[in-house]
Amino acid sequence: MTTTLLDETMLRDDTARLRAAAEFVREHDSASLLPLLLPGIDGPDLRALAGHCRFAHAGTLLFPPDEESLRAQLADCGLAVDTPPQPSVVVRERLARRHRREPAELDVRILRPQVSGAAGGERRAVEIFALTVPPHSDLERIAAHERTRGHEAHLAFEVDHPDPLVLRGLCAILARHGAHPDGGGYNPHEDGTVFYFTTPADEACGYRRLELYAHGDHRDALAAHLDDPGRYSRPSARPPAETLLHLLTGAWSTQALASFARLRLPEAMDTRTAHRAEDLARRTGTHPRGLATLLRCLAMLGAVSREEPPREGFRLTALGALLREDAPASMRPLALMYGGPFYRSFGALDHAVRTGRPAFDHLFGENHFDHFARDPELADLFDRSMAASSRMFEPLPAHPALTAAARASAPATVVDVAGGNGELLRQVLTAHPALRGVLLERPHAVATARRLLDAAGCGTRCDYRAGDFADVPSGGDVYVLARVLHDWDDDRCREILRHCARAMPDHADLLIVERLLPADGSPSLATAWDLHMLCNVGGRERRADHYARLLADAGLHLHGHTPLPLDAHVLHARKTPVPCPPRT
Ligand SMILES: C[S@@+](CC[C@H](N)C(=O)[O-])C[C@H]1O[C@@H](n2cnc3c(N)ncnc32)[C@H](O)[C@@H]1O
Repeated sequence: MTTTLLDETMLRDDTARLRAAAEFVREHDSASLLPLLLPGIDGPDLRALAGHCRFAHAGTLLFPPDEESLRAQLADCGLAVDTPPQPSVVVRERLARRHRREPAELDVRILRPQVSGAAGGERRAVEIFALTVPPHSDLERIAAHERTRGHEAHLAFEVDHPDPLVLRGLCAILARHGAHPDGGGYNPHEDGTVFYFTTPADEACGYRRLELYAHGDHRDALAAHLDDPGRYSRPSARPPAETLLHLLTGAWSTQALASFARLRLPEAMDTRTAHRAEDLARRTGTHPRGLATLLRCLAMLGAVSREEPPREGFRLTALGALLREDAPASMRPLALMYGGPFYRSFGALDHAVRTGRPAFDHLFGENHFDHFARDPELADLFDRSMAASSRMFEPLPAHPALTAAARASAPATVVDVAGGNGELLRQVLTAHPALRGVLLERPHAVATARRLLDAAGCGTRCDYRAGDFADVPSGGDVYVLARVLHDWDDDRCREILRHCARAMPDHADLLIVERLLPADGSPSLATAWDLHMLCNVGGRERRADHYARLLADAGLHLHGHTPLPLDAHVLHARKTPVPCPPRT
């Protein structure tokens, strides 16, 4: 079987992930972990969880090409297994559902090499789910997706004496501290039941999923845990009328969160102390009963948690804290945007569906870019709301097109077309001191980007062009179009891509950041954004093959795409149909 350099790199990355998981298990115990996963938990809730749940393992999903490679990875990390691998049921089915495959096509095995705690006493394990991915098989796509998302990385706690009452009580405590049910299942091979949660974990923790593992068949408790439909996930087991009620009240959730942000309540609260609604009302100039009603609803949404006596009141959760203005990558601007101008235009969605033209333009009398550009406060809010999801750019500096440009002997230039507030260029230039940047934007946005790049110390390596897509500067080495094409219809996209193609030297790369509509209709945030684009912007989300056709019309070739955080992808295009040899 032939393996490529890329296969070997992936294998090394998987081994590094396995080693990190083993170290994590060695260094932590229940008492130190629970407050990391559930910030702010203490007192009786912490004692109840720590008393019933023992930290058992950190879980990770690996993609060895065969059994021999898996054995070598384990040996590399000093891990040994003394029991044969068991077939996985739960993770195999989760993967099958996520990737629309038949479970039988996915050979997922579970191994649990033991690891001793740092204090030497407690025996814990690393739980390895191994999906065999032979080189060049079509499972490589699944592996690439899962490696980026890390959906299956989790921390597991074993429930010592599980009974229905204990399990329901533990699930309730976890929910009270911001943990959301996220699947689970019964594995008859092991006679064990797992309950998965996503938690508001501290960044420092590195894990966001928690698993409660109970020996035995606890499918009754599991049924209650699983009955929780996400807005964009598949229909739940609830009766249809109940599901529909949940969906129809979605706009109330948007407004509850937006109102929370507009009234600056997150800034008035903190994640460690509970506030009584009356005290908070006095401090924020709100009505005590009105505020208590809002907070109870926000507790259901997970933005605050409701504390029982003696600390009665409401505490900000990690999710709610993202709405504070000073939070890193604050999502407050998005709350104001989705609960403000875009909320109003969604009220006129019928117009967009009837005519195919944006409801926003119909309501406000002009295109959203022009509308925001005329109002400095709205323009600033728009820039900040784009920055709220700039976490999707984090892996970009490591893209091979950028690392190759950074290694080139002559200084290379990255041209960010419609680069917004300059955040993407900031991340790229900070990671690669050898690169120069050019940012093309409309005049008001150039000023904002200049401030951001100057403040980051990259200003001296950056040029700015205030202009239009027709002014894409020539002579760059890597061109970037991030979240631009989805704003426009196909004809305008072809035009923009032709401007880029004209400016690009033959050796140049084009990186396009967008959300991709799934080819198979599986649930995705891109599908919701597609509707947002229709209603508010006049653009659309597209599938990868749709982008390939638009690129081809402009004389460019799509070379592939890789996933980014927040459901985004980076598409890589060039003028030549086959990759050029690296620049020297
Ligand atoms: C959705 S934002 C994306 C910004 C940035 N690339 C990012 O990902 O954060 C689209 C950008 O296109 C810019 N834009 C709109 N029309 C343009 C035009 N005719 N020429 C150049 N830029 C334009 C807007 O100012 C806006 O910043």
